[in-house]
Amino acid sequence: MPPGMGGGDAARRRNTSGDKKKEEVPDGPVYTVSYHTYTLPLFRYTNAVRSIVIIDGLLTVILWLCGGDSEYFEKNIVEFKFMHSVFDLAMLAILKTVLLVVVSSALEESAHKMVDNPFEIALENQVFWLHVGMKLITFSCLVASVVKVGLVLNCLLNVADYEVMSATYNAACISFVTFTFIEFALCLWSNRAMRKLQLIRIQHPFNDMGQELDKDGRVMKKSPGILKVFSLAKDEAPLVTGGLFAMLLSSGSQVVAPLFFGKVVDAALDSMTELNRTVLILVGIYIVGSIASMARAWLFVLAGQRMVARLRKNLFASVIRQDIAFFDTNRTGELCNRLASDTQVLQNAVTVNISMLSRYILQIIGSMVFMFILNPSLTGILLAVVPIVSFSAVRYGKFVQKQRKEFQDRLADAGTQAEEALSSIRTVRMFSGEPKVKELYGNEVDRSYQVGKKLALAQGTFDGVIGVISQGAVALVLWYGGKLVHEKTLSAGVLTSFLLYTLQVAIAFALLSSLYGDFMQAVGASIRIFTLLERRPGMITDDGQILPILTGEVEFKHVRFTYPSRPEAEILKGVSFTVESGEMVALVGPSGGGKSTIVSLIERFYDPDSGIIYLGGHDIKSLDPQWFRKKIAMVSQEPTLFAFSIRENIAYGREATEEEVIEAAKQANAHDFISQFEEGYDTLVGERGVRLSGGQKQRIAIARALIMNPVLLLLDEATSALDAESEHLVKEAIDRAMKSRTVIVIAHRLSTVRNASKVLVIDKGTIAEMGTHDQLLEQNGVYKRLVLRQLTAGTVSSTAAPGTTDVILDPQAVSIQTQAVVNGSVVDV
Ligand SMILES: Nc1ncnc2c1ncn2[C@@H]1O[C@H](COP(=O)(O)OP(=O)(O)OP(=O)(O)O)[C@@H](O)[C@H]1O
Repeated sequence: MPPGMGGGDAARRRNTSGDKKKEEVPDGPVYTVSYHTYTLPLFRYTNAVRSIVIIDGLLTVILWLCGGDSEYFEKNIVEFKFMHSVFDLAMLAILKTVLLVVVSSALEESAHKMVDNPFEIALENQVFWLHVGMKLITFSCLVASVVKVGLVLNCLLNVADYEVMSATYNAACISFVTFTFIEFALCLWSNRAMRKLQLIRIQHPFNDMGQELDKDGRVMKKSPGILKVFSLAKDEAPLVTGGLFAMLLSSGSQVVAPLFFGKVVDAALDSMTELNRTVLILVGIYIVGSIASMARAWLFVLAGQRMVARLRKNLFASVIRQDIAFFDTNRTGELCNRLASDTQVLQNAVTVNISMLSRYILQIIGSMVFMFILNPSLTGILLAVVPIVSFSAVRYGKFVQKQRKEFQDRLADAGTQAEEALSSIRTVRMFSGEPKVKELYGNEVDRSYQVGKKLALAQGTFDGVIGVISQGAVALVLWYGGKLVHEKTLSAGVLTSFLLYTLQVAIAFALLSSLYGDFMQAVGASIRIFTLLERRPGMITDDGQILPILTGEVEFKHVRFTYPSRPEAEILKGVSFTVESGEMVALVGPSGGGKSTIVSLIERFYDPDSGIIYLGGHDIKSLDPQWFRKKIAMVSQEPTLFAFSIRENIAYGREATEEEVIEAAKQANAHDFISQFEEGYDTLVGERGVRLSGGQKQRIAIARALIMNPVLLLLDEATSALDAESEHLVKEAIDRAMKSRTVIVIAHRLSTVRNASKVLVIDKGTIAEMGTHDQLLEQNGVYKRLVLRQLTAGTVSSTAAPGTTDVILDPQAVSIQTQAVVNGSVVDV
């Protein structure tokens, strides 16, 4: 996991010693401990503060809610009286809870950052003000509550006609003062507590892949909890807090509305003035509720959009920094899927779903409280039904969730198939592969449809069962309530309110159960996302020396290498060679011998298993990879261009002026054809450069390499024949590019090997022969056989110098002849 990730419970940092240590496990695999991070104990100061303050907030609100009678909201809110209501304390408790939770979390995070950045003044100031903030919040709440309780006490003792508050209100006053006192005392202790906390971070070892290891060095199997998912939205805390406030208000209005609905019914039976008054209050509640709902939806959706935008950027950054070996084993389509759909699932979970969850829970609790106040016996009947609804909802929810996950997986498979077919559309078309890819994609879609069918049935059954149970509850309440109205022990208005509450609770329950599935889906998506986010590339990409000068000599010293994706086959078996500065060295050899692998190792796409590679006398592992890659350039047989303009493609490796771009294009024999395009250097080349010819693409790739002014040029000579004119222009450009720099070329042409200072024959992962073209011909070995095979294959280059025969050294040619012609003379094989 990268430093600083995880926050809160996982304030982490890399072990500054940075040492790699092999841990031997007697009966299991050996893992390399790459770095350590820290986590915090569960029982700690900040968690204590958070728990106490949440209990305090909940208790005050519950005591306030329990103290009302049927005139509850009118007396408490509409006609609020300081000495007779604790509505103010309840609101203060909510505000205090939110503030202290946010401030204490921020304090803990900043205090931990201070350990890693001990000299950062801004951080120190931030921590100071957060300490002050905690003390100020609790102190002002303490003052406010003591004043209130003091005044109430004074009334109780000295005012004769003071109407005593209900017992629960008194309890709310006492509990609020006591808790606030404890919280204030705790906050006074915050400085010492933070210092202690900084010392007791627990060390955890991690391996190269970002997996946590246990004390025996084994990978610990962990799935991210829902809390870790929410930690993704940490930066959106202000927006989410605002949204939660708006949600409290909108849920509150939804909870009290049915009460006034009932009152309207009763008022209609009473008098017109009463009816007008009650309807007005109801309209007021609806207006406040609607505005709050609007704010809630806006804030939550905004927070979600912000989070997902950041998450996508972080995830892409994490994927793009992985080593090339990672891309050998992970399919592009799958990675794109993570970026697009998994992040979307998480966006909903941490914002919209959490808003819905808290809304429904509040709605259920609030409605239940009001129902209890309205009629305890009717509520009792409903409470008996609730466990049945919850049980069935959870059971069915799990089943539906399983089906949904399988459906998502099948859909992702289909997406991968489509992506692969579309990205290789030319190959598909060339081999008339349309029916084949259609069938493959169709099969995947069919598989997802089969799961989709089951999902539809499961979802339908789920909705039906929940519907039957909740509507059954409504019918039961209607029957029993009707009986009470008939017996004149209940008013029609109260029954109306009660029925509306029952419906509200039933609907909230049904929707709540569907949320369970969404959260489980989010946990699944988050496992995949966190694995990617926390995956540390084997190669550290922002580490290493940057030197004032780097020369182009290359040395391989006993290099052995195996591709991580094919651990059973060693590809390079102890390769050693040197290339002097300014030399042109040709790599030749049979197909699969390891030529491209050598080039990939120089580019540091992979690190050797053993041995050292030097560039300019420095181990390339000691150089900053970003910097050193700018010092070398590669022109491959089939260069990939980006779907940008020609100018942007040429200047891809570095910022360049218009003149530099044109100069590079001229050097690469590309300026003339570019100028002939209507839009010149602004011409868009299409996906992977499809709008250009092979020769044009190669020349732009050469210009792209030249603009970097590399000390080392790596070339993979084209084997495919271009037309004569184009090939001549490419060859001329390459020859110019080779001048005055070190060049390593995977050679396919006789003319190239003839001009090379040294030819390395790579066969089966070793250097079979080494020397100049003439020396190697005399050796009568692999090289000579290779050359002669080629001559008989008869691929004669159109760019051969007059009087000579240039050939393409195709290592795949199979016919072996005993005699062949080299420059007009017959040579024995
Ligand atoms: N990314 C990879 N993952 C696993 N194995 C690989 C990978 N790339 C190449 N190989 C294997 O490594 C061996 C050497 O391949 P390499 O491409 O270096 O040969 P080459 O000499 O350049 O061949 P050619 O002349 O055909 O390009 C081959 O057996 C090949 O299958």
